[in-house]
Amino acid sequence: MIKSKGADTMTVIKVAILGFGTVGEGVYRTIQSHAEELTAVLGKKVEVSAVLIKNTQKARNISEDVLVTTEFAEILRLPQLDIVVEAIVEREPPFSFLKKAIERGCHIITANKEMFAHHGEELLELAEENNVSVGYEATVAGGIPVIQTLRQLLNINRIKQVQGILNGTSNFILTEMREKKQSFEQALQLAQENGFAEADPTNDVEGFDAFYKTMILSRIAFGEEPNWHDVEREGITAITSEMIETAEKLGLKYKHIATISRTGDQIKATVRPALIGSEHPFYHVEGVQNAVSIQSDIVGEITLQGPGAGMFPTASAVIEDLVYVCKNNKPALRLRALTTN
Ligand SMILES: NC(=O)C1=CN([C@@H]2O[C@H](COP(=O)(O)OP(=O)(O)OC[C@H]3O[C@@H](n4cnc5c(N)ncnc54)[C@H](OP(=O)(O)O)[C@@H]3O)[C@@H](O)[C@H]2O)C=CC1
Ligand SMILES: N[C@@H](CC=O)C(=O)O
Repeated sequence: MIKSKGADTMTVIKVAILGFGTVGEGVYRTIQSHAEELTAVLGKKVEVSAVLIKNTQKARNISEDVLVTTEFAEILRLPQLDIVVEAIVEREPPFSFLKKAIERGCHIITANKEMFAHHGEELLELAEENNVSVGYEATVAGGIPVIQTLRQLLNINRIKQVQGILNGTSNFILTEMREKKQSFEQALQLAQENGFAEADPTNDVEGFDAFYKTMILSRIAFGEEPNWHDVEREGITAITSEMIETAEKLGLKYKHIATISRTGDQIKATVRPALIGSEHPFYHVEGVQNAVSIQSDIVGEITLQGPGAGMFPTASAVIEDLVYVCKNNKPALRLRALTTN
C-alpha cells in the first residue's frame, strides 16, 4: 500500500484533456486507475477538470463533475488549470490551443507528433518564456520512454545514429500479412479496430507518421533536423503478400525502418521499408511493437523495445510526462546542442 499525505491538507493538480479518443480516454482512465501512485509521487491529487471533444453526439463514460465541452475558451476560463494534455489530430487547432494554454501558465503535454514536428520548437520557446514545461514523450514510439532516455540519460554520449521501427500500425500490418496471411486491407482494419492506426491511416501506411517521429528524434539526438525535402520517405503500401512470402523463404523480413545519422556536420535520414535478416536487432520486433536503437560513443548500442501504439501504452507515456512536467516546474529543457565527433 502506497502511503499518501492527508487528502484535506493537499492541493490539487487540475488537468484538462483535449480529445477523448484512444489516447485521451486512456489518459483519463489512467489518472483514475493510478490516482494513488500519482498522489504518492507528486504529493498532490491529480484531477481531470475538463475534456474537450468535437462530437457532442458520442456517448462517453466521463464523471459528471468534469466539464465536457466543444469550446476550448471555456476550459481556459476555469479558475484553476495546471496542465493541458493534447490528444487531438492534425496541426490545427491543437497548436493554437497549446499556445493559449502556455500563455495561461499551464504545463502542456502532447501526443500529437504531426503538430509537434511542425511546431515543437515554437512551443518549447514559448514555454520557456512562460516558465512552464512541455512533455512530448508520447509523440514518438508510443509507450517506449525514448525521448526521456535521450533527453535525460544520454547527455554526454555523442550520438552517431538512431534507428527505429516507429510506426506501430505498419509493423502490425507487416506482421499480420506474414504470420497470419492476412491481406493488407484486413490487417489495416484490425489496426484501426485496436486503436493503433490514425482515423485517416494515410500518414501511417505512407510513412509520414514515422517521418514526423524521426524529425522529433533528430532534434533531440542531434540538435537539428535534416532538410525535410532531402529525406527519402516511403511507406509500406508497395509491399505485397507475395514479396513478404518470397522474403520469408530466404529467412528475411520486411520492416519499416527510420534511420538518422550524422557524418561530420551533416544529418541524414531515411524512412522506408527494408529487408532484414536475423542478425538485425529489429528482426524479432513484431506486431504493434516499436523499437529504437541508439548508437553512441561511450555506451555503444542501446535498443529499447515496447508497444508503439494503443490506448494504455500511450497513456503511460503521457502520465509519466505529467509527473515530469510537475516535478520540473521550470523552463522546458532546450534541445541538445550539436556536438562534433
Ligand atoms: N492511437 C495511438 O496509439 C496514438 C496516437 N497518438 C497521437 O495522439 C493523437 C490522438 O490520437 P487518437 O486518440 O488515436 O485519435 P482519435 O481519432 O481516437 O481521437 C481524436 C480525438 O480528438 C477529438 N478532436 C478532433 N478534432 C477536434 C477538435 N477540433 N476539437 C476538439 N476535439 C477534437 C475527437 O473528438 P470526438 O471524440 O468528439 O470525435 C477525438 O476525441 C493524435 O495526434 C495521434 O497521432 C500518439 C501516440 C499513439
Ligand atoms: N498511428 C500511430 C500511433 C502511435 O503513434 C502508430 O501506428 O504508430
